[in-house]
Amino acid sequence: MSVVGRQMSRSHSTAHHHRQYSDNFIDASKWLQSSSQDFGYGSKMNRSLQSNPSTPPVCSRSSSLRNVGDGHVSPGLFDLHSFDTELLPRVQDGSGYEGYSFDQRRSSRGRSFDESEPNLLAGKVGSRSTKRLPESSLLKSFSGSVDKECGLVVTVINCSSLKVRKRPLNRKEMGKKEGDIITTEPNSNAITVHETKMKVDLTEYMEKHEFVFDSVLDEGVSNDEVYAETVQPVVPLIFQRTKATCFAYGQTGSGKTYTMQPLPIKASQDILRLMIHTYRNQGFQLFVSFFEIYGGKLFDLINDRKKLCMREDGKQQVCIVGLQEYKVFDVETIRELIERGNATRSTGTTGANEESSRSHAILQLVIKRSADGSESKPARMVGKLSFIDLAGSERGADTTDNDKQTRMEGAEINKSLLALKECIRALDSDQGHIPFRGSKLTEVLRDSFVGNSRTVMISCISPGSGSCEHTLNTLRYADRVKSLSKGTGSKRDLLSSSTLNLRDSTALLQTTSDDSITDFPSDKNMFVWSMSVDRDSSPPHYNLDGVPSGRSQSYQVSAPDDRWRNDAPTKRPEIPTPQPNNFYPDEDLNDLLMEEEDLISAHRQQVEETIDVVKEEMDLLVAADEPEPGNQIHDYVAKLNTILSQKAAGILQLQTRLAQFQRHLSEYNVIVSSSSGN
Ligand SMILES: Nc1ncnc2c1ncn2[C@@H]1O[C@H](COP(=O)(O)OP(=O)(O)OP(=O)(O)O)[C@@H](O)[C@H]1O
Repeated sequence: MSVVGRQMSRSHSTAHHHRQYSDNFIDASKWLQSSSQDFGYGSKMNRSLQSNPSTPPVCSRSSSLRNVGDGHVSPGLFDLHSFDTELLPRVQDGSGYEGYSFDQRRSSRGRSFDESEPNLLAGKVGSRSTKRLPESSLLKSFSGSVDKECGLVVTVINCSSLKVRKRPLNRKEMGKKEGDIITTEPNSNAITVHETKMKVDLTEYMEKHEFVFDSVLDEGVSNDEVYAETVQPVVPLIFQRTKATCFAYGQTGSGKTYTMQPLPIKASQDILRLMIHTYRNQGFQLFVSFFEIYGGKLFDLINDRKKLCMREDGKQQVCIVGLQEYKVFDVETIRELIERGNATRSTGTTGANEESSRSHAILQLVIKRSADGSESKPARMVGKLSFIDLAGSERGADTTDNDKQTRMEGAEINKSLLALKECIRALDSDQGHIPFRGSKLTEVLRDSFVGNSRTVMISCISPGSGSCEHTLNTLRYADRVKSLSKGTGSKRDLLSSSTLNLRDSTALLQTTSDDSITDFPSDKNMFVWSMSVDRDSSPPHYNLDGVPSGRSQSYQVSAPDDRWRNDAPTKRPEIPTPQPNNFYPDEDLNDLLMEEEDLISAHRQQVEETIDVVKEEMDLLVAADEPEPGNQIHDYVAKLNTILSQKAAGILQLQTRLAQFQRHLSEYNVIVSSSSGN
């Protein structure tokens, strides 16, 4: 698609532009939208048709109001969304939550600290403890490792949490009669993708791919609930010297921006609330900054797109020279700043999203405090919460009709998304080398990933059958990250886990409020806390059914109503015996290799079957002595040839992936043997 449909204009925006884009597995998003009482801003800006990617095009935006996420009218970026909001009519439940097929079971999720704080501070498990609330997002993977990249020893204590959010079918998908191919189970963290495939005899069958994540948020889950499941649990930690990062990834148009936009406002409400109540008179200050990375360059989104430079100081701390940080005291000001930033963000049009983010936008909420808690001395950073609205991505194959600039942007975006994935994978698997230098995005985020850090990844997926391949790619990537992280991924009942998580958060909050904040280093608290969530002793990447997460099963489509039924016997591989540290790097990698090898042999087998069928069919046609057997044979053979070449391409792709895995495995072995030599 050419870069058309860029629009906008907005009275008070001075400099703007827009861009859009595409990737292989992941994708990205944009910003702000409403929260329960609030705020819906956001806007992806269009870009003008400038060709220099380093000079983002100017855009403007519409100022009309739009009813956003939670049913509140808000100005801003989301006007643009109205062009591609083609979803089913919204059902308002009257509670202020948004949702499509809103599920009453969940109606108590998504409360803010307003409701929860008294309970938390009183040390009680409130009513929400019985719901799927604050999934403590902090799945263990508590690792101490060394970043050797710069010859510096850096402690890495990164906990990551993997969530999946499925959006409802949109009108476009319904217009194309695409079915919803994703099924979720109530109160479960499992998700299943039903892929339609074709046999060599051209009959259809379903392949079922099951994945298990920390939590699965289906189309009935509101933005409030998403906040409660993802960011809310980490908010108290930033008063404890933690740097937390939340980002969404997924196919373009899968809902990353929709998911990410409300989060910073909700988080700042809770931060301010904690500052006013729990940490009253302790000298904490809140600062906001908002910048974007576009074409490998940094621009200040709330300071007229001023170009910024990234530098590392002597301690390898990242500083963004020239970035304006605004000291804020109330949510209104934060909202205005974010809205201003969104208005100048780069967006454009991709094949899959008319208003796709073309830049990575990074909004940071920084808590500072001076050594003695007074305002007279310079304040130093205590903790930071970063929200990354990643640029949208499409696969190269989907971008053939994009213009040159869009494709160049796409390449840059893909590079940085890949680098981000690699860093998270390296952090979660305790690798000594974290490849931060892989892209500007990861360089900038370096200090959010080392030290006391938390990462919340939200995988956004589209439910339509037309997005099946993208959806599988997104989930497979998340599954890879998960399987390499320690001890995540067992299927479980979320009701009980939420209770536990809430208790963990409560304990932490109590500790923080009781402690004198003068003594920041809270490694002890962190450790106690992390140990308390380290409750899952089941092996990584196997659910309770013993089915490795992300593996597929095939079954025949018997009738439309039976579509999702799986009659095939469940493959039950042996569950490895849990090790004390609950981490199986070699087994994980070997498992991946085995998975890849299985796929390749499955494809080989299909090709062989196809050849047999071709031969049989030809024999039959000749034997039947049809009037014009030659033509029929010709057509049929052509059809089968097409299938053959598709299979051959599939094998080639899988072989390339296998080679990549083998390379990673040998690199990993080198690292392991060199560190065991030390
Ligand atoms: N959970 C949801 N409920 C309702 N509407 C949604 C949901 N998720 C996404 N949408 C709508 O789908 C459209 C695309 O979503 P969005 O712009 O967030 O995608 P994206 O992943 O950020 O795309 P890109 O990567 O191209 O920037 C928007 O109109 C948005 O309002």
